Amino acid sequence: NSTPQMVQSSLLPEDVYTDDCLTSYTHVYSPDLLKDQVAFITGGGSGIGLRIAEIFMRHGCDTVIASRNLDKLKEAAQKLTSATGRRCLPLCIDVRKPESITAAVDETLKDFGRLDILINNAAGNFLCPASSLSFNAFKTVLEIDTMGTFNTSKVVYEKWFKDHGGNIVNISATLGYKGQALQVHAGSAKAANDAMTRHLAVEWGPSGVRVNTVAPGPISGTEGMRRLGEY
Ligand SMILES: CC/C=C\C/C=C\C/C=C\C/C=C\C/C=C\C/C=C\C=C\C(=O)SCCNC(=O)CCNC(=O)[C@H](O)C(C)(C)COP(=O)(O)OP(=O)(O)OC[C@H]1O[C@@H](n2cnc3c(N)ncnc32)[C@H](O)[C@@H]1OP(=O)(O)O
Ligand SMILES: NC(=O)C1=CN([C@@H]2O[C@H](COP(=O)(O)OP(=O)(O)OC[C@H]3O[C@@H](n4cnc5c(N)ncnc54)[C@H](OP(=O)(O)O)[C@@H]3O)[C@@H](O)[C@H]2O)C=CC1
Repeated sequence: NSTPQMVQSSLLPEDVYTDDCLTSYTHVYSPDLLKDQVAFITGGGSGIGLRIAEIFMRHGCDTVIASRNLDKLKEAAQKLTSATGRRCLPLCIDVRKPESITAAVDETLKDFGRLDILINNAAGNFLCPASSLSFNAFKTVLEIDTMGTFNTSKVVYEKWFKDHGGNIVNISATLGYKGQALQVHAGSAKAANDAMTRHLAVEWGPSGVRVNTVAPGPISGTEGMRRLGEY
């Protein structure tokens, strides 16, 4: 009958369930691996995106964390900068609104003068059987996960990567590999993203753009854990 919190205190690493920065960090790669590079991380104010920002910054990278809730982003940016000594710029975007992404990428380039890495991490998800899922609910998740990934990739490519090269990493999921109950919306969206990754890698490779995908293990973020607890 352990609650997630009880499990955490006894067994799990300190970064599970919290959006606090690590109290200590052992570099696996050179601490200068990403020195003075700039990463744009959608959904970087919480969960997996925040942890990616932290690890990048611990390796010398400056970051932009971008999502809808600016207060949350500002708080996260402060924590990240005080833990790592690197710059973190919080910017408000909705990945469903290309004009908000354009404004944020313009702001990034004005502030940092370059952009090296895009992490497409923002996503929306909930557990729901297909028969109860409204048409709008399915569409909403596709719009955030799939169209949001395309929108952000396209803006960053047109504004910077086309002429300078860069790296795009799409955060996926294993949901669609075999089928998973209650997840037709997210599994479909991530499967489309996996195909998008391959198409863009072929089209943009000649411009020096690498496009890859990573699928975290199940329930590795804080919001996913909270929702699993609620279900
Ligand atoms: C969140 C984690 C979910 C699942 C993982 C947890 C447990 C899994 C357990 C078993 C599965 C086993 C393995 C899974 C393996 C891995 C998990 C894989 C992926 C995990 C992915 C994530 O964690 S993604 C990040 C999750 N975080 C968020 O979603 C934060 C952002 N979320 C949101 O903003 C909202 O939740 C949103 C996605 C709904 C978007 O919000 P908004 O644009 O404001 O949209 P709304 O207007 O509120 O809603 C739009 C329509 O959607 C309907 N809706 C909303 N919530 C639900 C719900 N809970 N159930 C059913 N339908 C819902 C809403 O009613 C609207 O439709 P209408 O027809 O009414 O208009
Ligand atoms: N947690 C897990 O177990 C797994 C997660 N993943 C993937 O990892 C990634 C991160 O998930 P996780 O850390 O758990 O989730 P979180 O809920 O912590 O992070 C999702 C982030 O996306 C942002 N976001 C949501 N909608 C939008 C939008 N329309 N525009 C811009 N930003 C948005 C949210 O910020 P805000 O509310 O401020 O907009 C939030 O910071 C996702 O791609 C998810 O699918 C994959 C497999 C397993």
